[in-house]
Amino acid sequence: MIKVSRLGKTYGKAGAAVDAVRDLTFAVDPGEIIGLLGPNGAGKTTAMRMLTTLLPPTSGTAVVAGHDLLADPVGVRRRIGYVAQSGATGYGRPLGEELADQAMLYGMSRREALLRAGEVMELLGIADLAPRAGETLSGGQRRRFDLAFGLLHRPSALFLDEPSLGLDPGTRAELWHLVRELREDHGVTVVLSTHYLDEADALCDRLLIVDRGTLVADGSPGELKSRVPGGTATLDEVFRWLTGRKAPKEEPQPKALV
Ligand SMILES: Nc1ncnc2c1ncn2[C@@H]1O[C@H](COP(=O)(O)OP(=O)(O)OP(=O)(O)O)[C@@H](O)[C@H]1O
Repeated sequence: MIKVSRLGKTYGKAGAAVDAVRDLTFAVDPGEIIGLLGPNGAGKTTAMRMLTTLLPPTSGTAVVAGHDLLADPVGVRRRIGYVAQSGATGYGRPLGEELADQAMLYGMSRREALLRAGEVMELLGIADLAPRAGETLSGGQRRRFDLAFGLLHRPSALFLDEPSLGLDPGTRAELWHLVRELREDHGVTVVLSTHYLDEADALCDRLLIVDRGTLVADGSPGELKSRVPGGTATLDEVFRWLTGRKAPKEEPQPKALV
C-alpha cells in the first residue's frame, strides 16, 4: 500500500540547513495501522506532509496507494485522506453543509455529496451534529468531523497527524475505536503520528520510531519491547533505550496555536 524509499527533507540553505528527515525507508501493507513515533522535532510531521504530497522531498521517493509520489501526486491525493494537527473544521457554517461542499470538490453532484456527507457522519456517530458550527463543538466532536473530511472520497489510506492531541483519555479511546473500525469494516490503511505511547501500544500493528530524522526502529509494539535487554520492557523504556531520551510526558501543544 505504501513503499517509501530513502525519503529525505532538508529545510533551509547550506550553513543553516536542517535535515528534518533522512533516508526514510519502510513499507506498509494494506489494512495496517502504523504509528509514527518520536520526540519533538524528530521529523514526523515533515514525513507525513511529504507522503501526503504537501511538501516536496529533497531526496528519495515513495509509492502511496499505487501512485508514485513524484510522478503522480494528483493520483496519490485522490486515494488518500489527510487529517492535519490543526484539523479541517471551519467556523461559522453548519458542518454538514461544509462536508457536502467539500464532497462536491471531489467531483460529486450536489445529491451525491449530500448523501456521502450523511453517510460519513453516520459512520462516525456525528449525524445529529450536522447543523452545528465548528466553534460550538467539543474537542472530541471536532476531531470526528476532521476525520469525516478526510474520509469523504473513500480513501484507501488515511494519514492522521497527532489525531488525539489534547483529547481526554475517554475521548481518545473512542477515537481509537473509530480508527480500528475504519480498518476492520472498510479496509482503510492508517498511518498516524503520536506522542502517546499508550496510544501506539493499544492501536498500532507496527511502530516506526524516528529520532532526529532517522528511522531507529520498525516493528510491532511486542517486537520492539522484546528488543530491550531483560525482555520485560514497557514501550516507554523501549523509547528511552532507542533514542536515549525520555518519552515526552508533557502535553504537546497543537502546532496551529504555537
Ligand atoms: N518550515 C521549516 N523550516 C525549517 N525547519 C523546519 C521547518 N519545519 C520543520 N522544521 C524543523 O524540522 C525538524 C522536524 O520537524 P517536524 O515538525 O517534522 O518534527 P515532529 O516530529 O513533527 O515534531 P513535533 O513532535 O514537535 O510535532 C525540526 O528540527 C524542525 O524545527
